[in-house]
Amino acid sequence: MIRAWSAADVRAAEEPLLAARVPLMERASFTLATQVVRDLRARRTSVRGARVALLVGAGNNGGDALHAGAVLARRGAAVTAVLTSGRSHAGGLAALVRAGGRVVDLCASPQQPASVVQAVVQAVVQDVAASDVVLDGLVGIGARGPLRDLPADVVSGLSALSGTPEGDDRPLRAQGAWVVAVDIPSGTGVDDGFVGGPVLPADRTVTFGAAKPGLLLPPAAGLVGELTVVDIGLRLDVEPAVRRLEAADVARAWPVPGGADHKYTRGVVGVVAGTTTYPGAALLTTTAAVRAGAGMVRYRGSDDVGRAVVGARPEVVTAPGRVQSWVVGPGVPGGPDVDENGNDDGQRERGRGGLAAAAGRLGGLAGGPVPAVVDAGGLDLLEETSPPWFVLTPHAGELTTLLRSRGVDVRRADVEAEPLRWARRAHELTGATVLLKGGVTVVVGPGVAYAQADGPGWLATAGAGDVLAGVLGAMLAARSDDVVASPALAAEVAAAAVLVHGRAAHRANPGGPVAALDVAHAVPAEVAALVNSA
Ligand SMILES: NC(=O)C1=CN([C@@H]2O[C@H](COP(=O)(O)OP(=O)(O)OC[C@H]3O[C@@H](n4cnc5c(N)ncnc54)[C@H](O)[C@@H]3O)[C@@H](O)[C@H]2O)[C@@H](O)CC1
Ligand SMILES: Nc1ncnc2c1ncn2[C@@H]1O[C@H](COP(=O)(O)OP(=O)(O)O)[C@@H](O)[C@H]1O
Ligand SMILES: [K+]
Repeated sequence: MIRAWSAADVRAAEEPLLAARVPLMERASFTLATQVVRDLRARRTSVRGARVALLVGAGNNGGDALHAGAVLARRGAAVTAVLTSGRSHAGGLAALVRAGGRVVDLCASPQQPASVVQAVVQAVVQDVAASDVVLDGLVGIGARGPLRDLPADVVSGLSALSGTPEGDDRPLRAQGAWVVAVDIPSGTGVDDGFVGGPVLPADRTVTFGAAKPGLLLPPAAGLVGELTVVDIGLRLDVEPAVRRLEAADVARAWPVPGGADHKYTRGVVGVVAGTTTYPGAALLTTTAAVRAGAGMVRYRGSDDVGRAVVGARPEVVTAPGRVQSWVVGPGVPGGPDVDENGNDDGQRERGRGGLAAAAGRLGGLAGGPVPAVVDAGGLDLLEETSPPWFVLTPHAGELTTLLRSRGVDVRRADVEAEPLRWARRAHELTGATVLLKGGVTVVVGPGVAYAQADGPGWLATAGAGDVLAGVLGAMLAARSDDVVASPALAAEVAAAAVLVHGRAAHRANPGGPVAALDVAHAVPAEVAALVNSA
């Protein structure tokens, strides 16, 4: 698991070590330099003679870059530091100069007219782009807001370099330069991943002490490249702000059936999905639940669609009976669609019944509350509050509608700019666990947040969400009682489902397009690979 702590928590953990004069910056910068050496070698560039550019800001982040530059210069690299502030880290600067590094100070003549400064910036930008490696040490966890002043000018200049192919979001890659962000890509929100101005996208981010939330959260997460967390000896005793499950976490927790298991101990998934207008969602959701290892899948939607489901997947039953998790809503239209068709095959009523049973509001009938996945049209059926064992699975548009229906003035662009903030708001307003789908999927439950980046961009295809709902339904059914008993567990199970779903998409067709049903069919092999690696 990758755990991320806020800037304040990281600073608090640094304090006792700094008070004890532990050389944190030396540790951090030496490991940073070592990583750069490894990257250069992997790119078949020898360290001796390699051109290294350091983008240096006002704080200790620039100090890290300067000290790392000194290590590289001592090993024969041609290092140039570009100073963007009048007060660069003195110790780092002295070390770099001693090691034979070159310094270009953009603030050397503060009285120069802006046009001259801009011309100098342009020339420097060309030089930087011609480097083998660029270290972004403009700002770290001391950053406030989007980049401004010379740091912003330099990064904007690099982003606007001529020769960058249209639509390429990694301007320096086209020039052959490898960008390593020091601690964070400068300009990204350390705690929230917000991106409100220019950022130099990194090929690698070397972060110190612990990951920071912004490195895992969209939209900043897309600018991080490969993430390397360097242990500098910090002790973080508080709960992390954001977590990301890795394959080993899911492999360990997967409920592998034993000799004493039967279909009811493995879990029965009740599905209300699809209508005669959108029958595909029912097939995708039930297939995914079967493929993810449900003990049984009970289709409880309309009779017409049920016949099609059983025709395609004979494992599915349509009779009423015991259910250990509900999946309600895939392919069930929301409010306006129902009026237009005048008919939803009775799915909304059935969905309401399923949710009431899942919430334990049907008295003894349902045999106690069970977890539920509430997707698409099911989101319209929610009551004012829901238990945390309900996992809502909106995409950004559906989350916006959900929030607006509860009086929150928010637009889809706001949700996309700060997904964690708005997913958390929805969790607070509804009480449910909220899984906000996207390239990075964010899950928020009571006191916990996950950010999963497991699937390829190819997964953004119609029906992929229905497959996720089925996989998650099966996983919740397998741990039904535990999920109801421990409020934060639904979020962990949901994050695990996102991981399996995303990895199944990679497996379905590595590097190429995937169809939603292919993802469902790839789930068994993915689960086998995970549990066999545990
Ligand atoms: N405390 C320590 O000893 C350690 C700190 N480390 C490094 O130190 C960094 C934190 O250092 P600092 O606290 O000095 O903070 P920064 O290095 O993030 O620099 C903050 C300074 O940058 C400027 N600045 C802030 N926001 C800006 C913006 N939006 N645009 C342009 N300039 C801006 C301001 O002058 C501010 O004082 C970490 O990210 C890490 O890289 C590491 O060396 C590990 C040990
Ligand atoms: N850019 C992306 N990269 C990876 N996965 C994505 C991306 N965009 C969306 N996804 C995933 O694809 C799925 C789309 O689901 P959804 O929007 O509900 O579509 P549908 O309703 O058609 O099934 C979700 O699991 C989401 O996380
Ligand atoms: K940085």
